[in-house]
Amino acid sequence: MADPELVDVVVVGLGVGGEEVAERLAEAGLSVVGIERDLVGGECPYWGCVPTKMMIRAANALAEAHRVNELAGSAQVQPDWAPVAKRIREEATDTWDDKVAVDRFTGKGGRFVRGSGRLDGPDRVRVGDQVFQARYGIVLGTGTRPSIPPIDGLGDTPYWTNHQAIEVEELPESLLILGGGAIGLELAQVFARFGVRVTVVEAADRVLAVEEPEASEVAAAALRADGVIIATGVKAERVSHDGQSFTVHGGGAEFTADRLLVVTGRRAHLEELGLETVDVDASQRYLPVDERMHAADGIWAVGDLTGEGAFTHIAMYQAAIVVADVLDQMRRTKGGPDPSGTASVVGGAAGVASAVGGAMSAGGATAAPGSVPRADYRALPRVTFTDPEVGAVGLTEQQARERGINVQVGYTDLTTSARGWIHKAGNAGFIKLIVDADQGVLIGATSVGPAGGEVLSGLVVAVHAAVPLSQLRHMIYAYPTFHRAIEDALRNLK
Ligand SMILES: Cc1cc2nc3c(=O)[nH]c(=O)nc-3n(C[C@H](O)[C@H](O)[C@H](O)COP(=O)(O)OP(=O)(O)OC[C@H]3O[C@@H](n4cnc5c(N)ncnc54)[C@H](O)[C@@H]3O)c2cc1C
Ligand SMILES: NC(=O)c1ccc[n+]([C@@H]2O[C@H](COP(=O)([O-])OP(=O)(O)OC[C@H]3O[C@@H](n4cnc5c(N)ncnc54)[C@H](O)[C@@H]3O)[C@@H](O)[C@H]2O)c1
Repeated sequence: MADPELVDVVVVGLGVGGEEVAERLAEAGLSVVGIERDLVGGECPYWGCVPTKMMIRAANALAEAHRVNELAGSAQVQPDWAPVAKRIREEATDTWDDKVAVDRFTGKGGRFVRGSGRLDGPDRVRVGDQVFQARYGIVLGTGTRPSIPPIDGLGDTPYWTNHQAIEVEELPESLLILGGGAIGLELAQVFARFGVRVTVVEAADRVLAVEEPEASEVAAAALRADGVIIATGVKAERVSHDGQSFTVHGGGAEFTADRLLVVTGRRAHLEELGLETVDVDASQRYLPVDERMHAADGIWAVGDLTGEGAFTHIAMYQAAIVVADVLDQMRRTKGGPDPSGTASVVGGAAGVASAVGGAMSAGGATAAPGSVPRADYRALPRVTFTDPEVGAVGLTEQQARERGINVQVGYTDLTTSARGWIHKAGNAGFIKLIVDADQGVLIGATSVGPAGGEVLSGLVVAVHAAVPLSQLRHMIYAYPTFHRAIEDALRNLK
C-alpha cells in the first residue's frame, strides 16, 4: 500500500453538493481531491431534476396544445417521444458522459479520481489502493440511491428505477408506478401525456402525502384528468413478471402493465463510508450534521446524505456553508490563503452539470472572516413540477398544529381569482397560508397552480424574513397576476 498523499481537502461524491464544494475550494487555491464513482454532477443533471424537467416541458406543451380546443380554435397533436429522448441524450447528459464536468473541475486546479471513496480514520480517505490524507478536512457528499421496498418477488423482476425511466428511448404501452411521491407524480403525468396507460400505486392514503391534503387532491385530480389511474392506500404485497408484463398484488387487487417503475423514496448508504473509523454510527438513516454541516471533527457533509431535504437547492445551500466554513477554519486555526479569494463558480461550459452549478452558485455564501452562515431550514421551499405545479414552503398546517403553535389558516381557490378565471383551461390551484398568530408572521404556505412554483417565491421571502402580516396586507399585488391571490388568502385568514 502506497504512503498517504497529503492534500488540503478530500471530497467524496461529486454530486450537486460535492461538486460545488470541490470546485469552489479548488478555485480558492486549495489542493482538492474529488472522488466520484459514477458521473460528476450526480443524480440531478443525469437522472433527476434536469432531464425530468425537459420531459415535463415537452409534456406540458402537448397539454397546452390540447387547450387550444377550449380557447382558440382546434389543434391536433401527435405526441412523439423521439425529440424528448434526443434532447435528454444530447443536450442534458452528453449521452451520460461527464467529461465536461470533470474538465471543469480539473480546469480549476482540482484533482479528479474515479472510484469509491471510504473514510480510513479521521483525516484519511481510501480509494482503491490510494490513500489521501486531508490537511484541513474531508467533505462527504455521497447522496442517496433508490430505496427498494422488501416486497415479495420484486427483486427478481426487471423493474425500473428513475435511471431506466429517464434513459427510455421507446415508451411502453402501459406503466405501473410504485410510489406517488414527487418522482412518481411528475413521471406519471409526463408518460400519460405521451399516451402511456399509467397506474400509480401508493401505500399512503393520498399522493404527495408530505404536502397539504388540498395539494394532494388537486394533483390527483389533474393526473386523473390526464388518464392516470391512482390507487391509494394500497401496500404492494407481491410482484411478479412473466417475461412480458408485471403484476403487482396488494390490498386484494391486482395491477398489470408492461413496465414497473419503483419510486418509493431514497436511502443514504452510510454503511459504505467507513464511518466506524471516525466513531460515527453508520446504522442511522442519514448523516446528522450541525448548522455548519459538521458531521464529526474535520468531516463535513452536504446534500441528500444529511437528510435535511432531498433537493438540489438544499445541496447547493449547504455547499456554500461548507466552503465558507472550511476556508474560515483553515484561516483561523492553521493559517492559509485569504478566504476573500473565494470566487463563485460561473456556469458556462457546455453540459448540464454546469447549468446546475452556474445557476445555483449565484446566491452562495461567501467566506468573509467570522461570518460563516449557519444553516436555517425554516423557509425550505419545494416544488413538485406537475401541471398544476405544487409549491410549498415552511410548515404545513398539520406540522404547525403538532408543534402547538397558535395557527391561523388562509385559503383561496385560484379559479375564483381574476387571473384564474381569465386563464380558464388548466387553472386549477389554490393558495394556503399558515400563520403563527402569536408572532403575526407566515410560517408556511402552499401555492398550487399553473405557475405555482414561481408564485411561491414571494411566500418564501415572507417566511424567510418573517415579514409581519400587517406589511403583507398593505403591499400592492399586481393585477391580474396569479400571485395576487395571496392577498385574497390573507383576507381569509381565520
Ligand atoms: C427523478 C428525480 C427528480 C428530481 N427533481 C428534482 C427537482 O426538480 N428539484 C430539486 O431540487 N431536486 C430534485 N431531485 C433531487 C436532486 O436530484 C438531489 O437532491 C440532488 O441530486 C442531491 O445532490 P447530492 O450531491 O446530495 O447527491 P447526488 O446527486 O446523489 O450525488 C452523490 C454522488 O456521490 C457519488 N458517490 C456515492 N458514494 C460514493 C463513494 N463512496 N465514493 C465516490 N462517489 C460516491 C454518487 O455516484 C453520486 O454521483 C430529483 C431527484 C430525482 C431522482
Ligand atoms: N421537484 C422536485 O423537487 C423533486 C422531484 C422528484 C424528486 N425529488 C426529491 O427526491 C426525493 C425522492 O422522491 P420519491 O418520489 O422517490 O420519494 P417520496 O418520499 O417523495 O415518495 C415516495 C412515495 O412512495 C410511497 N411508498 C413507499 N413505499 C411504498 C410501497 N411499498 N408501496 C407503495 N408506495 C410506497 C410513499 O408513501 C411515498 O408517497 C423526494 O423526496 C424529493 O425530495 C424532488
